[in-house]
Amino acid sequence: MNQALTASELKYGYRPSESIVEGFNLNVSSGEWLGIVGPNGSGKSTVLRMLARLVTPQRGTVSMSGQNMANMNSKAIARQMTMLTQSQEASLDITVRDLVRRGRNPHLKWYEECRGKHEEVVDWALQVTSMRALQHRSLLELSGGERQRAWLAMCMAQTPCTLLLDEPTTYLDIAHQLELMELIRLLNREQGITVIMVLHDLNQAARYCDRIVAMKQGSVVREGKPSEVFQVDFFRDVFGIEAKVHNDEGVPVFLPCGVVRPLVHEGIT
Ligand SMILES: Nc1ncnc2c1ncn2[C@@H]1O[C@H](COP(=O)(O)OP(=O)(O)OP(=O)(O)O)[C@@H](O)[C@H]1O
Repeated sequence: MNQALTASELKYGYRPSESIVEGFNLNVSSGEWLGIVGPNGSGKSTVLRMLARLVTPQRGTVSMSGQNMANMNSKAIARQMTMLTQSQEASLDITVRDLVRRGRNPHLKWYEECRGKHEEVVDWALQVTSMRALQHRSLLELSGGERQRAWLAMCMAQTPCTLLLDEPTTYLDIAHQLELMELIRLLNREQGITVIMVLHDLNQAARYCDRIVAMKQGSVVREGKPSEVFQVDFFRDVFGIEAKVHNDEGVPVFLPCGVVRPLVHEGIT
């Protein structure tokens, strides 16, 4: 299978002497759905930002379809890759359709307007995300779940090969979480979009992802199919919790039972 994205030996720190991510390697195949999991502060979002070239690795390289992203211009990257985060700009007073049109910018020349075939792509993006009925509403008039779908529609209008998502379901209720996950599954399975998603809900990760990469303190500590990764010792070693793991028709389902050692704030015991 073709490699959609390859990261080798990534390093990043926000301050000169620190290393938040160190020796990070990743290969993602075209059409794969990869989940990145790990405790708070383990570097998941930092990795995602390096994959999207929102921050530049201090060491190592990220390649997209075999091309070093450091040598690509931003528009070329945006034609192939897009990122949805947990809380997009909430105070934007524009219609859903105008937001989705922005997704066409990487495909337009500086003098071109979003018309003709570009408007057809906008229609398609609204259709596939079930946002047609809301296209003339302002973003300010949408619920959290609808707004997240509107941003996803904008991402789709970019017609990306790869979709990066950073905890996209954080502020959604359980029904809207599942709705978004099902929609992403549809885009992954039917449009062949490669999905790389950071998520905290490990049961959802187990249910939807083809492969899991688990991070701890800036490095990959486990990697494999959900059923290979989500085992009792994983929850103990990576999250410091005792858990029971059940098998639901091949999908691991975990039940947290307690912390191995109490999580205390630094200096407080
Ligand atoms: N802009 C920043 N400036 C300084 N330090 C940062 C910045 N962003 C993140 N950090 C630090 O880098 C570390 C890793 O953060 P990151 O957001 O990548 O972790 P994460 O695994 O995504 O965490 P979470 O699960 O809590 O979202 C944390 O200790 C965090 O405090």
